[in-house]
Amino acid sequence: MLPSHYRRCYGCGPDHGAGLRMRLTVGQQASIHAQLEVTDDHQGAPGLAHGGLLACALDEALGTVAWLLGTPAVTARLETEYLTPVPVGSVLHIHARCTGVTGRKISLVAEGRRNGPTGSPAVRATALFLAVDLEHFTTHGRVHDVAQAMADPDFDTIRRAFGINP
Ligand SMILES: CCCCC/C=C\C/C=C\C/C=C\C/C=C\CCCC(=O)SCCNC(=O)CCNC(=O)[C@H](O)C(C)(C)COP(=O)(O)OP(=O)(O)OC[C@H]1O[C@@H](n2cnc3c(N)ncnc32)[C@H](O)[C@@H]1OP(=O)(O)O
Repeated sequence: MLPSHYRRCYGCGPDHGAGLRMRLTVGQQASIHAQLEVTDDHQGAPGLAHGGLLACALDEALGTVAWLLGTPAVTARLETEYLTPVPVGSVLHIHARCTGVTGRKISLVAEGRRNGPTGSPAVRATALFLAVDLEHFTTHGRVHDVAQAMADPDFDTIRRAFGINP
C-alpha cells in the first residue's frame, strides 16, 4: 500500500475532511489497484454516483501510476467512458496501468469495475500525463500550502516518488 502523496489531497489524503480517502496498492509492473466506496456524499442523481467524481477517482489512480515511474506528473488529458450507472453503496474496483512513455509524456488507461475486481467495467479512462519537476508545484501552488507540504517529515520520499517494480 502506498502512502498518500499529499495529506490534504481530495483523492487520497487522510487529513481531507470530505475527500475520497482512497487507498492505493501497487499491482504488477507499472499498475495500481484502488477501491472507491460510493457513498451518499458522492451522488449526482438520486442514488447514483456523480460522473465527475468517478473521473476524479480514476485520475487519482492514474496519477499514482505515473508517480510509481519515479516522477511526479500531472494530468494533461483525461477521457472518460461511462458504461453503466454506479449506485450508492457500490465499491468500485479500479485498476490503472501505464501503456507507454515518450519523453515526458506518459500514456495510461484505467477501468473501474463493480461487484469485485473481475466484475464488468462500469467506467473507463484513457489519459495523458506530463512529467513535471517540483517547481511545477512550488511555482503554481498557494504559498502557505506548499510550505506546509514541504514541512511534512515524509516530503523527501514524496518528492522522489517510488522505485517499486522498476
Ligand atoms: C511542493 C509540494 C509538492 C507536493 C507534490 C509532490 C509530488 C506529487 C506528484 C504526484 C502525485 C502522485 C500521485 C498523484 C495522484 C493523483 C494525481 C491527480 C493529477 C491531477 O489532477 S493534476 C491537476 C490537473 N492538471 C493540471 O493542473 C495540469 C495543468 N497543465 C499544465 O500545467 C501544463 O499544460 C502541462 C504541465 C500539462 C504541460 O505543459 P508543459 O509546458 O510542461 O508542456 P508542453 O505544453 O510543452 O507540452 C509537452 C508535450 O506534451 C503535449 N501536450 C501537452 N498538453 C497536452 C494535452 N492536453 N493533450 C495532448 N498533448 C499535450 C504537447 O503537445 C507536447 O508534445 P510534443 O513534445 O510532442 O510537442
